Amino acid sequence: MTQPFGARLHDAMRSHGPLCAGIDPHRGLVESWGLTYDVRGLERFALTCVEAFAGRVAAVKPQSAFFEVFGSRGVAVLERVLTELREAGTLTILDAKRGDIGSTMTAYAEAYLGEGAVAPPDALTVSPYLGYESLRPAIDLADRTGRGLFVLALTSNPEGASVQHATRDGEVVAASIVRGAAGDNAAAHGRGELGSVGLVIGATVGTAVQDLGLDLVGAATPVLAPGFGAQGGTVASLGSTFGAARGQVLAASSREILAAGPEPRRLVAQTTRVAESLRA
Ligand SMILES: O=C(O)c1cc(=O)[nH]c(=O)n1[C@@H]1O[C@H](COP(=O)(O)O)[C@@H](O)[C@H]1O
Repeated sequence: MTQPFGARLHDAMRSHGPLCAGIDPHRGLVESWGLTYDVRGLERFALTCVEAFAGRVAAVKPQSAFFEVFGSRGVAVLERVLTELREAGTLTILDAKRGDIGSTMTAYAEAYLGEGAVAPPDALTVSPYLGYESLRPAIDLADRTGRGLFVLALTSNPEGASVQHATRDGEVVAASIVRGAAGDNAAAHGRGELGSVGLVIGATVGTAVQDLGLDLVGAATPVLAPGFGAQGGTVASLGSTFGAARGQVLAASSREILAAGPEPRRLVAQTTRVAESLRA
């Protein structure tokens, strides 16, 4: 791999605008496309998305759960999605929110980020709520293979604050996650580049970034901001939520784009419209 993930994401955001299109084939959406909710419907849905998104957005984020529902055949569809997007030159972020202890985290890291991974994404979402350092095997392996991570910091669901806004030893939990990512991105920051350890901060968190004093610019973290579109995040709210760090933010949207299917032409038009709104 030629460049680290942070640099590749920076280039993709500059070329296509800061949009990450989600592939979330849940039952309601699949059926609204006139497809049956089975592996064949899943495959048709997911490959239509690949066709519409490849080459048009900075990154694509398939949500693993919606493929896992169908067992090994669903996972095979997910692997095909990741492989086809890689071949098309579009970055992938697998949303699997993995997080575990020691040897188990090492196995998750090898499964998704290792040299021998079957269909590796360019980056993986991970949960630091077993402790930021529990992610060390994934952080180190991603660094060696040029891949990236997005670590949950402030999630878009209302329940998240009960853990993420809590304070321990005088430090807010989310701030400790930002501090961890800043340490791992320090070398990239020194070169004036984005690091490869990103954060997930919902587009819907309002003033929490400022209220909790999170220094995202200093941490040189790419920020994945789900909740753009269907959950209420807007171009204006991205500006007020992220302030000086707005240029690091990759807005993620699933339902708002996917609702335009199944007609490929309409899906492409909606993808382009949302990407343009963010680029502007
Ligand atoms: O990690 C994520 O992507 C994520 C984190 C978060 O805080 N909130 C959140 O909604 N997500 C994911 O982002 C997607 C949101 O989809 P829409 O609300 O349809 O745009 C889903 O796949 C969620 O699992």
